[in-house]
Parts: sequence; structure tokens; C-alpha cells
Amino acid sequence: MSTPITITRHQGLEALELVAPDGARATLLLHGAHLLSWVPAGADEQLYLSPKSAFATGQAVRGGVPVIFPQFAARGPLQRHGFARGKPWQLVSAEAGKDDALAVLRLNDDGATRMVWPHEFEAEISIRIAGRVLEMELACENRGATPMSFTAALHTYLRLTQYISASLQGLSGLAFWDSASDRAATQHEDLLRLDGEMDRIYQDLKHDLTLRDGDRRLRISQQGFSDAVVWNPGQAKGDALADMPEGGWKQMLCVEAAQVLRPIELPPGESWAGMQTLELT
Ligand SMILES: O=P(O)(O)OC[C@H]1O[C@H](O)[C@H](O)[C@@H](O)[C@@H]1O
Repeated sequence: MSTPITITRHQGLEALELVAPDGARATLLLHGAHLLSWVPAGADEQLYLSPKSAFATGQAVRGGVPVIFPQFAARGPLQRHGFARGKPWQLVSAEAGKDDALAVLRLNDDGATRMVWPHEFEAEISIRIAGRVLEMELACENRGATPMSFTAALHTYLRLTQYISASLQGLSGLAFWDSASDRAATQHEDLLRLDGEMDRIYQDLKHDLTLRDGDRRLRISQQGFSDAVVWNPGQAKGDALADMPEGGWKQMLCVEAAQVLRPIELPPGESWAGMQTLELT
């Protein structure tokens, strides 16, 4: 037995309010296929959403989970982080099942995307919540006649109670590109302690990550994506962001499942999928 979930409005934009039978909740905008909120069963909000974020067609939301496709950051000729986060996605299905709630949204190429990126594609986002678990999957099929290359990320903003005392475990031994200082390095510490600006692309993740924030433990795992981006703007850059309140940077950490350092190469007719799973343990 499953119950359809109908489109409502959130901040003036079309949205889906997912509620699982166990009480887990999530809010997903059709604009950008942007997840705004995730509240696991019996717990508090896990995602950071800036109170100064814009909610308007064509603009990026600051917080939640922006979908980055088909270009990460400024690593190519397209607009920063690609066009997917500013596009309206189509509802494929949304329903509450016996023990979960699941929504699937789709984005296809159109005249505007082909002007800047000459490819025919079908991208899908699937969001599933159950109990204390959130599963997010981004899939893409090359529907054109020529090979396609892209980078992508699920740009998850995690809410923190206190940035300075939080840490991230599971990155030890990994090579990373430090985008803040433009240099390559290797992580030796088991616990990444958060301290000021952080903007790193870790390559070839080997283990699940654990966010430690007070007593809270959030397990972060990924499949299909080989990189993870860890980003916090720090005080100077954070306070300079027009859509972030002063001090907002202390309440967030982005841990992004990403494919950046080796772009995905898709021959005609082929598909790729990447997933990020969060579990409040
Ligand atoms: O401000 P945005 O375009 O949303 O980008 C926010 C951030 O995204 C990623 O995490 C990049 O690694 C950062 O360099 C960037 O600042």
C-alpha cells in the first residue's frame, strides 16, 4: 500500500513534503531538485539552510542539498556549479510506502541547456527517507549520439551545533586538492578538526565518514561518486556571502559526494549513478 504525495508550495516554490510512516520527514523543491530539510524519525533537523537564502526561479538556494551538474565549481566553461540547480525538475513519482517515503524527479536537456552544453541527457534524482536514514541518488543517461563528459556533486550542507568543536572521521591516508590554497596534499590525521576556512576535494574515498558534533554521530557513505568535497567558507568568506547571515558559517559543514577530479565519461546510450547516504546513528 502506498499513498501518493502531492505537490505543495514552500517559500513560493513547488515542493514535496515527504513523510514516512515512522515520522521521518523531508522537504524537496522541484526547483533544482533541491532537498531543503531532513528530519530523521525522533530526531532534529540535520541539514543547514541559510535564513537569508533566496527562493526564486533561476537562483541557487544556500543550504540543503544543491544538485551540482554537469560542472563542479568553475572547472569548465559553464556557469558556476552547472545549470541543474537553477532549473525546474519534473515530478516522476512521490509516495509514502509501508516503511519509507520516496520521490523521483527528472531533468532533460532543452533548448537552453543545449545552447551551453550540446548534449541530450536525462538526469534523475531519487530521495528516500526511512527511520534515521536518508538516501540520495543522482543518475544520468546519455541520450545523444556523441560521448558526454561531466562532473557532479550532491552538495550536502550539514547543520552543526558548533563548527569549531566538530570533526570528520574517515579521511585518513587520502590525497586531496586544497582549493583554498591551490595545492595538493595528503591527510594524515584520522580526525579532521574544523578550524576556519576549509575547501578540499578528497580523492578515491575508501571508508564511510562520520561527522562528530557533540554527542551526535552522522554516518556518511557514498557509492558511484569517487571524491568527497569538504567545504566551509570560514569567517571572512562566510560573512561576505550575501545569502548567509553573519556567523552562519559556524553552523554548517558541507560534505559533498562528488565526481570532480576524474570527470564521468559516458558513451551514447550509457548511464551513470552516484549515491550519498546519511544515517544518524
Ligand atoms: O557559492 P556556491 O557557488 O554555492 O559554491 C559554494 C562552494 O561549493 C563547493 O563546496 C566549492 O568547493 C567551494 O569552493 C564553493 O565556495
